[in-house]
Order: sequence, then C-alpha cells, then structure tokens
Amino acid sequence: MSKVVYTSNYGLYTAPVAYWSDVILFNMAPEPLEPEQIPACIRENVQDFSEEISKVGGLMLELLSEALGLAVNHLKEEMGCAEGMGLACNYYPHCPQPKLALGITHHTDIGFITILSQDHVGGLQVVHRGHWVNVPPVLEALVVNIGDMLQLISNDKFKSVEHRVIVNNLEPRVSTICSFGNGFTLKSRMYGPIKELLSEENPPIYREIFIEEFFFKSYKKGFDGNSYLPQLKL
Ligand SMILES: O=C(O)CCC(=O)C(=O)O
Ligand SMILES: [Fe+2]
Repeated sequence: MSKVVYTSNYGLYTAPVAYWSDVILFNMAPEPLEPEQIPACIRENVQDFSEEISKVGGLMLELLSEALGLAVNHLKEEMGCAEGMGLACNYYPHCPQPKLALGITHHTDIGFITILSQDHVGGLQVVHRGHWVNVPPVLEALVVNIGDMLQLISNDKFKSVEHRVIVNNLEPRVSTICSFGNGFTLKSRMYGPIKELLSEENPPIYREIFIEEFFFKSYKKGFDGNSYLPQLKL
C-alpha cells in the first residue's frame, strides 16, 4: 500500500450517496515515512502531531488493557495494537445539497482504536440506542473510537462504534483521525479473542483471522454500516 494516499469523493460511482470529502492519508508506521513524502507546507505539523498522538494512543491502549483486566502492556506489546499507525486529514467542503451527500457513510473503523480531533463545525454522529446522535465538538478534546479489531480480540467486551459524518451548506469542516492497526501495512499476523479473556462462561465468539484478510474483506464489502465481524462468528 502506498504510504501517502490522496482521495476525493471516495466511492463516487459505487456508494449509495456521494462522499463529500477530500482526504490525505499518511501511513506513518510500522515503516517510517520519509519526510520528503509529506508536503513541505504541513511536514513539521504532521511529524509533530503523529509523534504526540502516538503517545496518546499508547496510553489509551494501556488503559484499555487494564480495563480488560490484562497486564498494562498487553494490547500494546503482546498484541502489537500500536504498531501500525495511519494519520488521515479529512476536509469536508461546504455542500450545496447536504441531503444528497455524506462526508463519510455509516461505518465502523476497522483497526484497534481511532483517535479523532475535529474542529468547531460538527457533523460527526454515532449510533446510540438505534438513533443517530451528534458528537458535538469540544474544544481541545479528542474522541476515541473502538474499532472492529479491538471488538474481535476483546471478545465483544468492547464494541466498535457505528458512526458517520454529515455535511452542511454553511462552512467546511476539518478533522484528523489517527488509526492504530492497519492490516494493509502491518506484517501478517493471526488475531482472535485474547486467550486470557476466555473461560467456560466466556467462550470465544469469533474465529481467528489474519489481519490483512480482515482488512481486505472489510474494505471489499464497503462502508455499508455492517462490520465484517458477524462473518467470523463461531
Ligand atoms: O471526520 C470525522 O469526524 C470522522 C471520520 C471517520 O470516521 C473516518 O475517517 O473513519
Ligand atoms: Fe471512522
């Protein structure tokens, strides 16, 4: 996979509604990105931001390990959840017909966790009790989403969050997402429910799968609001 990806109106001819966004994505890890591959005007910001947000991601994974009753470094070190990191900068232009487009359609993130920062405009929504609910921007706050891979290895202790972005006809919106765990850039490895979490009362819900296969099948299926996880149910 290319280390720097530009996309615009992703899925224009295949998605049920137009994607109203321009995206630049940097695959920062596990292979380092040569600085020349980052546009000069944002190079320093991308490097600094990704360094700092990686620390936040590592800390989140430590807290999540503890929340699962595992050793503090289990998710980060044993499971390699912080090894692959992608940084996407999303720009959602103002849209003349916001009812006919979405910034990004109903989906769950595929990796382990995503850390998201958004500007003041708003537009991010999550499914809560069967309804779309706004996630209003809070100054200097980060949003942390659980992804499908974490749902898989935690054996449903953590659930990936269904979300989407709506657009508006007043002003453009900017967000940055930092996703940990990318099956296209990580080296091949099998993932399934963490053995330490399983018992007679808590049998595995899912079968194991290679991370690259999980990513490939999740992308191939498209962002239709359903994760690939049900296909792995035992
Ligand atoms: O822009 C946002 O707030 C979310 C973007 C998103 O969900 C994604 O890129 O996966
Ligand atoms: Fe997302």
